[in-house]
Amino acid sequence: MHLTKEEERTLNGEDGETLQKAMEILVALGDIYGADSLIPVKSAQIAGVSYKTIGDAGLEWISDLNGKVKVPSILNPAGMDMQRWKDMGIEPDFAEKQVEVIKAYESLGIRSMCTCTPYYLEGFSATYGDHLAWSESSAVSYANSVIGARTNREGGPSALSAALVGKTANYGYHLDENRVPTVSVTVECELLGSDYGALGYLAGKDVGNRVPIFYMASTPSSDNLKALGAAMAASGAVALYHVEDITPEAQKVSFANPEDRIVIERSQIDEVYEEVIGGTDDLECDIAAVGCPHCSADELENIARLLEGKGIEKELWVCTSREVAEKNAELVKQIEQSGAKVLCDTCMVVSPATEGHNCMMVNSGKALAYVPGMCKVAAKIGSLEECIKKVGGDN
Ligand SMILES: C[C@@](O)(CCOP(=O)(O)O)CC(=O)O
Ligand code: SF4
Repeated sequence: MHLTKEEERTLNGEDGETLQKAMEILVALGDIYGADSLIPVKSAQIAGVSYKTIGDAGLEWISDLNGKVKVPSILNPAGMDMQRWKDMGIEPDFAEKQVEVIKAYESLGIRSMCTCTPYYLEGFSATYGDHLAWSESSAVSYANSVIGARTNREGGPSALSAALVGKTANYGYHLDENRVPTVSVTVECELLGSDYGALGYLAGKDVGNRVPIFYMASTPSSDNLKALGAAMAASGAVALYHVEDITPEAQKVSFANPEDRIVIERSQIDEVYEEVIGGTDDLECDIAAVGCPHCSADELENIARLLEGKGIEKELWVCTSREVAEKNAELVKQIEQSGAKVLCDTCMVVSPATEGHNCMMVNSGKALAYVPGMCKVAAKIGSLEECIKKVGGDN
């Protein structure tokens, strides 16, 4: 890979040990994947924040770094709401470690907002063609597919390295040739709300790590696309997809119809709603959680409308970013009047607080795929209305 004189200097350690380590990671990735050079990135989103997922080894690695990031950088969800962790039943020992993790990232100049939907936040908006170094898989999918920006599915360390250097290696989804669809997915039935997550859960398994182009009868909203992409990145490894006539790249570039074809029928989507993943069919859901990926303002509005005049008897979590919650304080208040909890900085998957429940109802195909393995709680997908009903909100 070609490096400029300045980059060589960093690699030789002349800008300090942290930047040298970061450059080594970027160069190693570039060499493995055949990158020609490093390219500047507009922003970085760094996974590996929840103390539940990174543990002491991760905390130690971050704490050993010195220096400041060169581009706007933001964090993935942590293991708890940084303000309301006691309400979540988080142990003080865990909270202490989680605070240490956030402080270590902050000292590198990273904004301590913890979210998988950075694209809703001021200073993190991305536009068509921007090069980014994002790591949370649903954020990567949204950036590439819904926005038409360009990012690989970075790991925590490589996103952090890109943030410190301000650049990433030019390979993978940064290049036109890797953005061409290689498999088509035809969905002729009408889809609504959580159907997009269920579809993504199914399609991801077949698509694997290819780039699909969808031919759909329905017209998805950006929230529907967020759910579809998140689920495909979880049940498969899809980092970029197109939807004919809908997503920006499919509108600008005339892609040929790929030879490999998948057709998904309504009956297959219906079957996803029947399954209890990681448990037996008779398990009763004792918690419902929505906001995977983190809720948009529109989603909060919809939830508030559905909860109006209702009382939640079991647990209902609504996960979002702190900035979106603060900007929509009235909606948050309305949602919480029902007994539901609006939790920021965290989610049902990366927080230890959901462990111990029997079964979680979710409206997300991604949460359906991850909750059983990462929380040891069975999961079932339902519409938003069903999630609310399941926890007593039908009174
Ligand atoms: C499951 C996921 O959304 C959250 C866990 O991420 P982290 O490594 O704890 O930041 C990660 C991902 O899908 O990229
Ligand atoms: S809410 Fe979902 S998409 Fe966001 S970090 Fe948690 S698991 Fe990932």
